[in-house]
Amino acid sequence: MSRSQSNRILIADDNKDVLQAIRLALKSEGYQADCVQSPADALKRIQQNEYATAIIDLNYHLDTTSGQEGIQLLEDIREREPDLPIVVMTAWATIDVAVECIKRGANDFLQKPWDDERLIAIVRSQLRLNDAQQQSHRLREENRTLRKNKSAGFIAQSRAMKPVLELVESVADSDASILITGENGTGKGVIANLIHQNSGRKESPFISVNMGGIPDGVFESELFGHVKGAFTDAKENRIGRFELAAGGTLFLDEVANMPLAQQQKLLRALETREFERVGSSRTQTFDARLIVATNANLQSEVEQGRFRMDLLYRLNTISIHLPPLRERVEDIEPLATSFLSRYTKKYRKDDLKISEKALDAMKNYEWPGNIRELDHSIERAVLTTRADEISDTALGLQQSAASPSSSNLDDMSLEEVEAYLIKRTLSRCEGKANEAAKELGLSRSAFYRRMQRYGL
Ligand SMILES: Nc1ncnc2c1ncn2[C@@H]1O[C@H](COP(=O)(O)OP(=O)(O)OP(=O)(O)O)[C@@H](O)[C@H]1O
Repeated sequence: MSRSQSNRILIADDNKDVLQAIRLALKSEGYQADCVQSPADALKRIQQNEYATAIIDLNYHLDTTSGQEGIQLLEDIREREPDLPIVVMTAWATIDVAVECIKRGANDFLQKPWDDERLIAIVRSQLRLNDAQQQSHRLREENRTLRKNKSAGFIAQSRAMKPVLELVESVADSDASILITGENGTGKGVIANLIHQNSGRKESPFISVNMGGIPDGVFESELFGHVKGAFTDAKENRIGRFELAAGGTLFLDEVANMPLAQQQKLLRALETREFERVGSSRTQTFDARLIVATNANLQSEVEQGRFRMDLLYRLNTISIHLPPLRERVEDIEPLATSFLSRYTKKYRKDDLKISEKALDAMKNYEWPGNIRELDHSIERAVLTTRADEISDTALGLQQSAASPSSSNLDDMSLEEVEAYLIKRTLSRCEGKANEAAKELGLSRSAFYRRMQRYGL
């Protein structure tokens, strides 16, 4: 549960009567109060629960009035929970103490004896402020996370896509986990999004994570979040993808590329539907629809000991396979037209057309990088064409479709040769990036970086 949804308030004071009185005042307003009598207990509770606000006294022993214990507690709470609203109270309120507390991170100040109305007003305004803060924090994270939706409309007119669309329609509104398979660039991300948009969760976030590129060291923090101070670089609290996806859909792309140790951690969270931010002992419930995608054959990955069978069973309640673009030839022209219209607008080349010859070349091409490759090839052609028609050569397909002849190779730049080799290897490995990387002697992440660079 996020803080903004919590109505739980922590009160710390050594005096039982004070605790009881505040508890009752808050209860009458619908808040649940947890009372503690010492700073140590306050910190313990904060580790265990999600509070909306903490109201803390400054002095915890009858013979002290310096406020030092309270100020220390204030700092200790701030250290652990940078965003938690903290209201400080004391009977010895002076302007100096109040200023000191605010400087050290208190959000407001309440003087004893207090007036219930003022107490409630302070709590309400802190909650409102905190809600707004959390909301903007969440939005920032979401914006960072959501992939840029470049799609100029979803296109699937071919016969090969018909069963896919029917399946999407029939399963979208269930909560079942879905496994989407298909070569790179066939639109697995687009289909995952389409399922989300057609589900009851569409008003909540669609959060996408590329599981192929997460280094081991940050895996848990990326997925489950972390609390400030959990490790050296954890300068702030971080909301993980599991938490961001609350109420919505979590899309895990390239699941076959996760190392076994990461698979184990993911499986645990999916089985229990519970997780904790790194450095926190507070357990949160995972409430998202799960969609995963891969270009590998997970069954054979399991047989070769590279993918956990129990994880596969957890993920593949329903499987959807996306055919490669070369088996969806009827989709090539509408896709090309839609990309053309996007890029002619973007680069202000309104009258540009695609020549018949270029269309034929596209229909006869293998498209190892599928729709993504088509997209990039049209963008490149729009940018480089000076005439009013895109020619077949402007698409840059020849050197990647067939083997370049040696004279051809002489004319190519190092980058072009690299792109060619990557495409050819991908095509030979039926789009399986893992295998292609191995064949070329590249690490998984180095291979992905190059695929990205060449728009594959
Ligand atoms: N049916 C479609 N209509 C229009 N555009 C599409 C369609 N399918 C895919 N695209 C476009 O093709 C590109 C690749 O799609 P997407 O990223 O979903 O593929 P993918 O299979 O998830 O790729 P990868 O395996 O590399 O993650 C995107 O720019 C997407 O907008």
